[in-house]
Amino acid sequence: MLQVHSLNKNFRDFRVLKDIYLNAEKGQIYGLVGSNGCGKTTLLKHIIQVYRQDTGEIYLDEEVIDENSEKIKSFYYVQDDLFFPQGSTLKSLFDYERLLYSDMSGEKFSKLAEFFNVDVNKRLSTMSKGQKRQAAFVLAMSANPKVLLLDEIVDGLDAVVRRKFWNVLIKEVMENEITVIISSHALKELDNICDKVGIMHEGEIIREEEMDTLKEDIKRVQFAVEGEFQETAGSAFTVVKSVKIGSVYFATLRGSVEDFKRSLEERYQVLIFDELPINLEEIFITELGGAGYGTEEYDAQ
Ligand SMILES: Nc1ncnc2c1ncn2[C@@H]1O[C@H](COP(=O)(O)OP(=O)(O)OP(=O)(O)O)[C@@H](O)[C@H]1O
Repeated sequence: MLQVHSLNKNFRDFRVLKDIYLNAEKGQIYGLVGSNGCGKTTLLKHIIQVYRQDTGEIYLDEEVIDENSEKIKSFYYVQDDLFFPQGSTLKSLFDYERLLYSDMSGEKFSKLAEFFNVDVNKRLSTMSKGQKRQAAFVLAMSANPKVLLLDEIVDGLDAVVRRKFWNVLIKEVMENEITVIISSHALKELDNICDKVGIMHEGEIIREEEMDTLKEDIKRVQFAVEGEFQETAGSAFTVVKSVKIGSVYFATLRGSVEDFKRSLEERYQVLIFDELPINLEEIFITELGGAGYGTEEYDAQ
């Protein structure tokens, strides 16, 4: 299990990470999601030991991880802004990284390069953004890491390649019990992929939860009633947000849908009532809205 325990970091007088706790299990895909500039990349760079925290610890299987740990050699980080040495090709990087990672597999490298149709002898500097990301991913998976940190990895990938990417990732995680932490804004895709989610805002993980538990907590409903609906709170539910489109209301709730429906029926004649599937994007907006993020309305006048 990978754990971050009470981690704090200041860049001069800017408190970028505030008492971070993160827990990711073996064989788990952990989605690290959050507002722009909230500290996701900075947190990943602490886990991989690019940055040193002011206070707090990082553990893998209860062993403290620092830049001298033997276990850090089984961590692999694919960064957001990819950098490759001048003149390098994927093959030359593979030959170099073979010296750093003891489990680097030539067989997996060839198989994945072929699967993603990456030319291993082409200079990386001449590749497109999406091709570079695929090349970086091929290299990362070939290293057979125990902990894989992926920062905005699907950014710039077309829909077909994204699907291939998720496919490989899921199979590799299942087969080799890798712990994956993936920072991304692609919430619709993470929704289908992640076992657990950490929602970050302004340097804090404001919520960490198994995906299934998150989805039990927040609900979406659509309904239509005779007359104008007025928001109300009940003892077993809270209406987080409601909007009216045509004659139908869409509401996000916390708590019991049944109690909300009962409270509607007590006050109105209910014409339509349906519970809708909830997705990570909706949960994200609700949780960050609760933290006061993105709640303001734009007035064009
Ligand atoms: N080396 C640094 N020195 C000072 N401030 C930094 C440094 N690196 C990052 N920051 C600041 O720390 C904050 C967090 O940045 P970070 O890149 O971790 O955010 P992020 O969550 O990955 O954002 P995004 O989703 O926009 O990529 C930002 O305000 C950024 O300006």
